[in-house]
Order: sequence, then C-alpha cells, then structure tokens
Amino acid sequence: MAPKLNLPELLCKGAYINGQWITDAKSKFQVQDPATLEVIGELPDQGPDDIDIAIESASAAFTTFKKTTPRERSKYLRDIYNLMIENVDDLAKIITWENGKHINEAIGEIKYAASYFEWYAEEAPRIYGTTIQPTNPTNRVFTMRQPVGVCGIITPWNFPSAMITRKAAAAIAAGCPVIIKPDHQTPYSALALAYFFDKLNLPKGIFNIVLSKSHVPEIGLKMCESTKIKKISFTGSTNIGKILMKQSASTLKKLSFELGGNAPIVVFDDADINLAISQSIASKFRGLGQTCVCANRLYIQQGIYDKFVEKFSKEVSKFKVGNGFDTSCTHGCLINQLAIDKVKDHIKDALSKGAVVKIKGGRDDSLGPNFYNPTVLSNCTQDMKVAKEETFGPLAAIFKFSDIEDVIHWSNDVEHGLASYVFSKDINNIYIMAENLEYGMISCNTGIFTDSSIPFGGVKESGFGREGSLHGIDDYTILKAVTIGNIPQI
Ligand SMILES: NC(=O)c1ccc[n+]([C@@H]2O[C@H](COP(=O)([O-])OP(=O)(O)OC[C@H]3O[C@@H](n4cnc5c(N)ncnc54)[C@H](O)[C@@H]3O)[C@@H](O)[C@H]2O)c1
Ligand SMILES: O=CCCC(=O)O
Repeated sequence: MAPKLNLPELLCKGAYINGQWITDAKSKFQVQDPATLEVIGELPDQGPDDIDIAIESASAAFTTFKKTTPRERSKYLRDIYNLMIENVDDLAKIITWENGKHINEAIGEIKYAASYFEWYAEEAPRIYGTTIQPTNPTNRVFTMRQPVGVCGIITPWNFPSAMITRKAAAAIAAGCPVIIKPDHQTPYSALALAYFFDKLNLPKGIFNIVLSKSHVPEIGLKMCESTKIKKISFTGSTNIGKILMKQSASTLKKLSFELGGNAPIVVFDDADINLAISQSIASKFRGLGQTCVCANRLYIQQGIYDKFVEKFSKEVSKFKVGNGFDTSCTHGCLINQLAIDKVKDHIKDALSKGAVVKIKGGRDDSLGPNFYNPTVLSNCTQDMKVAKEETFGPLAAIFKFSDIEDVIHWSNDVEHGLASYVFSKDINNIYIMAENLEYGMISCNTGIFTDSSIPFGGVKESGFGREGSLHGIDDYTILKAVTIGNIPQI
C-alpha cells in the first residue's frame, strides 16, 4: 500500500536531465514494492541517446560551475542537507517502499545520506594545495586541486539514497557536475534528491539522473567511453566493476569503485561477549544482511564459542521479519528472488559440508515472496561457499578458531577486502589484527562504524578510492603542479 507522504510531489515521475523532468519515453519500466510486489509507478526506460543529452548538458554546465566559489557550492550542499532532514520521514518512506528495509533503518539511512552533504558543505572550502621546496633554487613550485570534470555515478539498490549522496556531495563540493544512474529497482530515492536540487535552483546540468532498466549495459558503456565524462564512480558488485574497468580503458578514465565485501568478525576469548553479540547482530543483520559491510563470517575463539553460539541464536530468534512499515517488526524483506536464491544456495552448501542448524529460518511465503527469516549455522568451515563469497542476506555463519595466526589467515583468504571487525579487550590483539587484516576498514569493538567522517573503501577486489572524510574529495579533483622557473636570485 502506498505510504502517505507529507510532500506527495517527492515521488517524481521522470528522469532529471539539464534541469528538466523527462517523463516521455519510447518505453517505461515499472518499479515494484518488494514487500507486496505492487507497482509503485512507471518511469522512462531511457537509452543511450538520453545519456548523450545528459553528457552534453553536464559538460556545458561544467564550464561555469568549475568557476563557482567553494562557498557557493557549500551553500547548495548545506541547503540540501537541511531539506533532507526536514523531510526525513517522507524520504525514509520512499526507501522502505521501494527497497523493503525497515522504516527505522530507512530513517537512519536518510540521516546518514544527508550527513554527506553536511560534511562536504564543510569540506568544500578546504580544498588545499601545497607549496614545495624545489631542487632547483631558481624554481618555485606549488600544487593546486581542480575539479576533474563531469562524473558518471552508478549506484546499487541497497542504499538508494546514501550511495548517491556519498559520491555526489564530494563531486559537487569539488565543482563537478554529476550524471547518476541509480538501480532500476530503487530510482525514486534518487529522484527525490533531484527534486530538492531543482527547488534549490542548482544550475542546470549539474545534478542529472538518467533512468534505465533495459539499456543499462549500453548506458554504462557510453559513460565509460565518453571523452566528456572524466570520472566514473561506481558502487555495486565486483563483476560489474570489472566490466566498467575494462570499458574505461579506452579513455583511461579516473575510476573509484566500491565493490563487494566478505567481512569477517573475529571475537577473542577476552572480548565483552554481550557487546560482541549485540554488535555482531547489528552488523550481520543490517538491511537483513544486504549491506556491503555486513558480517559474512563470524570467527569465534574456542573458549567462548559455545556460549556465543547459544546467546547469539537466542537473540536472533527474537527477530520479527515483516513489512518494513510495520513498526512491530524488527526487519523488512529482501530485495528480490535472486537474493533469496543466494542465501538458500549458501545454506545448502554449508549443510552438505557439516554445518549445524541453530536457527532454521527460511522463506516466509505467508508474508510475501521476498520475506526470509534469518538462519544461524554453527560449525562452519573454510571449504564452504559462505567462507569465500558474500552471501548478502540473512545467514549468520559461525566458525570456531583457536589461534590468532589461523584466524588472520582465514580472514584474509578471500578475494575481497572491504570491512572487518575485531572484538577484544586486549590492545595487543586489536593492534595485531588491525595491522594484519587485509581490509580497507577495521572496526574494533563495534559493529556499526560507517560515518561521513571516515574514509570508506576497500582493497583487493573490493575496489579502490575512498568516499567520505577529508580524503573523499581527492577522487573528484586533479592535482596540478605549477613550477615558476628562473626567479632572479638577489
Ligand atoms: N563497497 C560498497 O560501498 C558497496 C555498497 C553497496 C553495495 N555494494 C555491493 O553491491 C552489490 C549489490 O548490488 P547489486 O547486486 O545490485 O550490484 P550490481 O553491480 O548488479 O548493480 C549496481 C549498479 O550497477 C548497474 N549495472 C549493472 N550492470 C551494469 C553494466 N553492465 N554497466 C553499467 N552499470 C551496470 C546496476 O543497474 C546498478 O545501478 C554487492 O556486491 C555489494 O557488496 C558495495
Ligand atoms: O552497503 C554498503 C554501504 C554501507 C555503509 O555505508 O554503511
């Protein structure tokens, strides 16, 4: 059922290119509520020609936008932050409607998403160059940072607002126009951001949203091969990241990729066990397991293993999965059937290799086709699929370890390296783990660590580039070195 919005116009009806709402199209695609499969609405299914228009207009807009002062850009960012916070309930309802996550999580996402605009409103005036002591005594050298140019932004469905703001805020702060291609399953949250920028009279062509379901690969190719788009920022799966990287070779485009994860949580015997359990649950089941930083593997040291498994399972058995709008529930639904299939596949594989069921979980068709009660498995081992691949769903796989060397090896024995977690009261364990885990982010004694202030990003096949923090803006700028020679010596 459609949620009631205070501002019904926030549910926009078209793509947003060059300051225009585009509702006409040869064909349209439907967006469904994953909880009920009811149609939320229809939007233009755009193709390569539409992206051409977006590229031309963004490119034209760059010629003037790059000359705006950081303070001017900062004001847009501050104003959109305020608008998001003023309309947090509506924006959260849109997320729950199109993504299925629980409304409390959706409210959390909007505040988190808005915080990137606030952060980069403050960073925009702090883009610094350096002066350098040259080797040649008659030279003077300094650096300046300038906006890279038009940025193509491709985002997933799991954080329909925050994955856009994390990129767009830094890009706009630096002076770059953006062309955003959101996932076709969750486009309305992206369009709501365009609605606010439209109200703020952000210059035409700076914030563009193209929409597509049927022509995504062609649009991706156009973005990669365009000489007018100077950078692609992508959040999504590692497989698509690899395709975009290959396609971008022809233009040697600047890239930043936030790709899949496979986060280990390592709990040592000396950890505060109650804290470790509550935080492991918070990490594992955020978005019902559909976040790139969700714990995928829980490595528990042998001295507390049995107690951890029992208490963890008891807590998970209290979950109530249901429609994300139902505040008596704790968790919403999964995005689609493919998500359910992957969870089932990992469970089947683990059970065939000796995992023990602590909480059976499973599909709950009485609620709808995309509802899945969480599963907890103990006695998991390194030969299982869940040890190697990101489940991206509500399966908690618990492994036992005894030695720190083993758990470091197991944690690192994957292709990905995004988030990792350590629970211990021993500062030596914390240091050893932080220094030896091959991950872009190490979270100690907390399961929720992401924030606009930290550099978010991965290593290995989790990608490269950092978003958020003072570092996030670097990816949207180029560093120029200026040398002034033959300064007379007096
Ligand atoms: N590292 C991070 O910050 C982060 C954050 C959220 C999600 N993720 C990852 O994203 C994945 C989940 O999202 P998904 O399965 O929807 O990812 P996906 O890669 O299938 O889709 C992501 C986006 O890429 C687009 N896309 C798909 N094929 C494309 C192509 N050929 N050219 C251009 N664009 C294309 C999609 O339409 C969507 O907008 C998980 O692996 C998760 O870990 C990573
Ligand atoms: O899904 C990945 C993003 C999660 C976050 O930023 O907290």
